[in-house]
Amino acid sequence: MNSDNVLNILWRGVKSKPRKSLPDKTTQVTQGDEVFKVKKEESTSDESDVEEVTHLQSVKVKAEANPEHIVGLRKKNNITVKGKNLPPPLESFDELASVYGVDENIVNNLKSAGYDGPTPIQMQAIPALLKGRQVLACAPTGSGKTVAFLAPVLASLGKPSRKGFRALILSPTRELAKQIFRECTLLSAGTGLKANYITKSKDRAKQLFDELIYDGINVDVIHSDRTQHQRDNVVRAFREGKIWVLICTDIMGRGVDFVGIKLVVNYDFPNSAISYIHRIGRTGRAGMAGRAVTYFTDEDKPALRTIARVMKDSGCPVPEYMLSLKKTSKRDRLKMENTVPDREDISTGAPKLKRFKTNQKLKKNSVQ
Ligand SMILES: Nc1ncnc2c1ncn2[C@@H]1O[C@H](COP(=O)(O)OP(=O)(O)OP(=O)(O)O)[C@@H](O)[C@H]1O
Repeated sequence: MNSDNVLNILWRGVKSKPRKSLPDKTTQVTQGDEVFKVKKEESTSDESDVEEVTHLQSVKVKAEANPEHIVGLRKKNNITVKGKNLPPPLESFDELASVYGVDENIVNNLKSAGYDGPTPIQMQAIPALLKGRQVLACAPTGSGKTVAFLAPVLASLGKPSRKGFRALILSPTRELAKQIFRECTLLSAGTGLKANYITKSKDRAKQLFDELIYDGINVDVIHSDRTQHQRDNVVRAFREGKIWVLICTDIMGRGVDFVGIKLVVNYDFPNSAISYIHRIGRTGRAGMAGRAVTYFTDEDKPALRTIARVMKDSGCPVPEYMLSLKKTSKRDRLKMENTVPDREDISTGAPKLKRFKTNQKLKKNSVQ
């Protein structure tokens, strides 16, 4: 079933007023690499759908919110906001219940997931969403954006109901959808993971897998040619530490949360700064340390300057020559983002091992 079909089914029977354009009265807050846009509250009829969702609107707003304290709080947590009458940042998950009337169960679940307090994106996005505001938010990878939207969604759903679809979360891959579902049912952290190799295409992922498995490395791969069942098994084995090295493509890796990844290897050079940020964001999650290694060839030079700039801005030492490389035109950049460079196959000429033989070999290795 394609996405149009899914959306048609989900929208069946749903009345919606057409918007003439996307929210035009957004306010924007930027801080470092964070952007936070919140739609201004309006009383136009277009906003009636927003009002329906906000059964929490009547709850008391955080008492005596001292403006200086709020400004200081945002500054300390690197939160930048734009918009009028924004609720103050959440200082603890307890405030969800005491200030916003959120079900205590949700608060307890957050705590039992090991979350001591809200991350900066959660501090500001959660109260804004609970107040029924439309939010466009941006925060670094691994900073807890999933909880930032899930907690308000769960809170606004209140009690279970058989009234069909009441919330819709779109995700680019099944892996990410499952992860969001897992977080929905309170996820537990993964352990003992080593490395995440990212390639540009599934063919390259398969080739790299064939090479690494030949070296007896405890490795597996996810790409779109594998069945969903196989992909699920690989992800689970990686989370459980049974697989130490995971190979995936850009799209398969995006958004996937493996807490313990210490190293990301960009085996193929990312073709945009966004891709680079998403890839390296698989490590160093939830405040942990992580390293990323990026390989490049002469063919990657047009994109090198952009990535080097991102690295420099985030405080990494970068050789000067990379920053002074010729700037690529927007047209060429877009072209690069949409093409896979023709590279030599990844091969040392090793004979290909069949998967079942490989597994036997690994079993044997682990017994010894
Ligand atoms: N308040 C919190 N305290 C501690 N850990 C948290 C908190 N909220 C979320 N986490 C953990 O942080 C990790 C990253 O969260 P999440 O996957 O939501 O990040 P993200 O911002 O969506 O990342 P990406 O942009 O890469 O998809 C997860 O392991 C999650 O369980």
